[in-house]
Amino acid sequence: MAATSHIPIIDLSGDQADVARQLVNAAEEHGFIYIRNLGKDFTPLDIDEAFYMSQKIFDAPLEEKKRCSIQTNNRGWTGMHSETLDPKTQQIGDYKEAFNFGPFIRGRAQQPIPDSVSQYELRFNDFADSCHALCRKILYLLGLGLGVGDFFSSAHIIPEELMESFHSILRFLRYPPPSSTPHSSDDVRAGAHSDYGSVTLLFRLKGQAGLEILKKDNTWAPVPVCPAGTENDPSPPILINIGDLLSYWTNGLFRSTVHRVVFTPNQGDNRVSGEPCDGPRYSIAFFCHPEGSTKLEPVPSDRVKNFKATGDAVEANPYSERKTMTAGEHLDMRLRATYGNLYDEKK
Ligand SMILES: O=C(O)CCC(=O)C(=O)O
Ligand SMILES: [Fe+2]
Repeated sequence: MAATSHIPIIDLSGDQADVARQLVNAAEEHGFIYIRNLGKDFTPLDIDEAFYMSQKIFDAPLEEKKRCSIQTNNRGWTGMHSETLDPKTQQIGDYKEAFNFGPFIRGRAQQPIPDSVSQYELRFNDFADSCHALCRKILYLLGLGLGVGDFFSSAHIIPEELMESFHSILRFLRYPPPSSTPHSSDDVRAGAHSDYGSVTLLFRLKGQAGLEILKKDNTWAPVPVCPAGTENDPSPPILINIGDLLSYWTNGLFRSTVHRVVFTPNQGDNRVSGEPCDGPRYSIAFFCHPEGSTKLEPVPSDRVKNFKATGDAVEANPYSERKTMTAGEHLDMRLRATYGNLYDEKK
C-alpha cells in the first residue's frame, strides 16, 4: 500500500469559524495543510510570473549570483551543498541552489540582487507582500480557532521603521536534475528539517514530486503537488506548514512537522503517479516570522493548556519542546546549525 500523507485540503473562503476549526485541527494532527488556490490570493499569472523570475535568478551568470552570496542576515544566494538542513545525518550539504529575499522597503530590496533580475524588483516585492498577507490571514484564523483572538496575526504586523528586525524570507529554490548531480541513494535534495518561522507557504509546480513529511508513526509519506480534488483548480494548492514558532506558542499542540525533499521516493510505493522526480525541480517558499524580540511563551488557550505532548511528538521534532526564548534567538540558533561555515568565516 502506498503511504499517504492525508493532509487536509481547506478552502479559506468558507464560513470563517468553521475554516478556523478545520485549520486548528489540521495544525494539530498534521502540521501541514493544503489551501485551495482558486485564484483569489494569487492568480495563476502571479504564480507563473514568480516561477519565471525564479528561473531568471538561477540562470544568471555565476559571478552575479556570487556577488549576492548569503549573509548572516539570511539574505542572498546559496549554491549547491552550502546549506545542510539536517546537519546530524547529512554527509554532504543539500543538492540545491536558493535565493532569499529579506524585507523590501518602499519597493526596494535591502540587499544586492542579481543584475539579471533587477528589473523585476517591484514584482518580487508584490509577490512577497501577497505571501505576507496570506500568512496573516492564516495566522488570524489559527488564533480564532484557538480562542486567542488576533494574537498571532498582530505579532506579524510590520511597522516600516522596524522592518529590519522582522525576519520573513521569500525563498526561491532550484534543485538540479538528479542526472546532473552524482549522488548516492542515501543523499537527499533537502535534508530532514522543520521550518524556523511561524508559518510557511510553499508553491510547487505540477509534475515535480519529491517533498515528503515524517508522519506520527515515524514513516515518510509523499506530499503530492495536486492532491485528488484539486486537479481542475486554476493552480495547485498552496501548501502551508506550521513552523517551530507556532509550536512553541502552543506548547507543542501545533506540529512543526519534519519534512525533506528526496531525489526519488525512498520506496517504490512512495512514488506519486504523474509526478516524476527526474527533471529539475523549482519551488518557492515564504517563511513568515514575527519581530525578533517576540517572546515564545504559550498562548492563554484552554486547548493549549489541556494538551499533553506524547514522547513521540517531541522526539520527532525537538524544537517543539517549550523553551522561553525570543523569535530572534531561535532563528539565530537554527541558522548557525544550517550554515555553520558561514558563521565560522565571520569569526
Ligand atoms: O522545495 C520544497 O518543496 C521544500 C523546501 C523546504 O522545505 C524549505 O526550504 O524549507
Ligand atoms: Fe522546509
